[in-house]
Amino acid sequence: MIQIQNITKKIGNKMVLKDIELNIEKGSIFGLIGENGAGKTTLIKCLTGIYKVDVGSVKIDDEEVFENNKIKQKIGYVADQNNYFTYFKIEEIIEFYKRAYDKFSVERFERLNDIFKISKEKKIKDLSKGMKMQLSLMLNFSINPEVLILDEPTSGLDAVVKKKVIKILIDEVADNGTTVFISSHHLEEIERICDNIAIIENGEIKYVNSIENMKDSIKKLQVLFEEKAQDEIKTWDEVLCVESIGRITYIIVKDYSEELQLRLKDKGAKFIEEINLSLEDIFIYSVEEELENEKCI
Ligand SMILES: Nc1ncnc2c1ncn2[C@@H]1O[C@H](COP(=O)(O)OP(=O)(O)OP(=O)(O)O)[C@@H](O)[C@H]1O
Repeated sequence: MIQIQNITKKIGNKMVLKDIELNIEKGSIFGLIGENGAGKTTLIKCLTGIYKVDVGSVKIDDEEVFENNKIKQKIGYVADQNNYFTYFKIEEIIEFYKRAYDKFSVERFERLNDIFKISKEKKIKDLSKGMKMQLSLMLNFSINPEVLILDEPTSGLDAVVKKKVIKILIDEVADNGTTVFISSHHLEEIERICDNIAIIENGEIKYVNSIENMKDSIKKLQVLFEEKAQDEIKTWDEVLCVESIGRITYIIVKDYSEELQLRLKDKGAKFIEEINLSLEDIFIYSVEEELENEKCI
């Protein structure tokens, strides 16, 4: 459905995106995570056709997105900052959307506004940050998008509204088969709703996987060795980090297998317990590994 093929984007002198390749299946929810300044918003702006890429291509349904109004009709885009015409009333913005998007449904907007309850008489300048985000979500759900691209959609929302937004999003995918691309720093949320995730670091995709496979392959092991853990372990390819606290050694591994378990036993492991990691743990370990670029023991 969405094909991002080897894209590169430079802003000023900075190479912000480097050779990014991602494929997103129709009807799936894809999460993009990364540190501040990693390149998430820039990638999203290439995906929505706001930025022209320098190299590579961004396609939806096999058609280039940039300067393609037919494709842009299918895309809902909720930006991290919503700068609508400040002096317009919400009802005027709705009129604008009706003209701009063929499939905009006022009924859908009304149904959503039964949940969020924002007066259409209000001017944009009188809305709070969270209310502007709610408005942007309602408008973009109402265009009946085939692809919904969300940049930090729950930032600035209170816990109750956040829960409502997540429910609407999940229903949207289930009922209409919408494809969702979402960037967020709320990793618990991403872990709960996404089918697949990518980690972007310094403009490069460092890791792509399904949430299920990622959680199956990256594990924390709690190991009791007969004697002290051997330094050699940290040189193994699968080992991301080794940390000893008292007699217990904690080892973060990727591609955990029975063969690795046997190798650890060979090195004197008497007891090995697998601990599942959350996406947040995995993200922190992956960033720390990159920063330290060495494995501690
Ligand atoms: N218009 C711009 N002019 C100059 N540099 C820019 C511009 N937009 C982005 N950058 C730079 O590109 C890099 C990536 O920025 P981007 O906004 O894509 O990051 P991000 O991952 O969305 O960050 P955050 O999580 O903080 O929102 C940063 O180093 C940023 O300074």
